Amino acid sequence: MAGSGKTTFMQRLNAHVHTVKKPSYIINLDPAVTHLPFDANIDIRDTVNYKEVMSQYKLGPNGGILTALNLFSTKFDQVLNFVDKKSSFLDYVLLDTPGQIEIFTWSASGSIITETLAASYPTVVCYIIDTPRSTSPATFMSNMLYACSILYKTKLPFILVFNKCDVVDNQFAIDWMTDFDLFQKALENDTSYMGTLINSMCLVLEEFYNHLKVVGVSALSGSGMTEFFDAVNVATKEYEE
Ligand SMILES: Nc1nc2c(ncn2[C@@H]2O[C@H](COP(=O)(O)OP(=O)(O)OP(=O)(O)O)[C@@H](O)[C@H]2O)c(=O)[nH]1
Repeated sequence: MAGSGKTTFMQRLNAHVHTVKKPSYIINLDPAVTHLPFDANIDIRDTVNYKEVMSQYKLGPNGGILTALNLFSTKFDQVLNFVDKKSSFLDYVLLDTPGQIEIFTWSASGSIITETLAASYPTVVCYIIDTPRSTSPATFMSNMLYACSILYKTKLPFILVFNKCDVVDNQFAIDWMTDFDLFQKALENDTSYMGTLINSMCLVLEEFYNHLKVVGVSALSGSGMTEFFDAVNVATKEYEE
């Protein structure tokens, strides 16, 4: 979700793969980003100017991002050609998505891009969560439902990345995901209709939790990166199977 730290996490991944000398390729899919704190090998902004798209098609910012991505996805085979040429030298291809993630996950372009990649390479979805902003059961559950919808849409191995663990540790989230009673206890103070709804939903999500890998990281301090790459290895095996 917006502000969860996707770009900072990408920056951290980039720093990590350089440190451990794992050759990687970086693709930026956010046409509206103003500052990229890492060098992208392929940048959507070199192909489409989203402000021009907005004025040409008389769109607002979200429509501009959506259309820019749609235009870019028509050329995604060329992106794949670049990746194919380098693939024997690469350990990872890292893709950063637009801040408005729903534009990516619910658009044709998002499906085209993920399916094209997943048809050729082990592809893993990392869903970045703002841990300090998910400490209330309602925001936690919104995040889980969102993640659940992306998992079932992409049907790809999935890692829940609890970011900003330098501020709040993600143990509370692991407890809530593994112990239904603990989550219910946290919900006790919420007597609104929302509380009742969330209560029934957490039972439904049990099956979803079973399909996830969960890691706690700090994109800022770099903690949790080894665990993250371990989870990527497990997810890669899952993809192959
Ligand atoms: N304390 C802390 N702050 C972080 C961490 N990761 C990111 N931030 C901060 O969170 C804010 C948002 O980070 P971004 O990387 O821009 O988030 P984003 O998800 O890419 O944002 P959008 O693309 O605008 O949705 C920035 O102020 C970051 O410095 C972290 O691990 N710890």
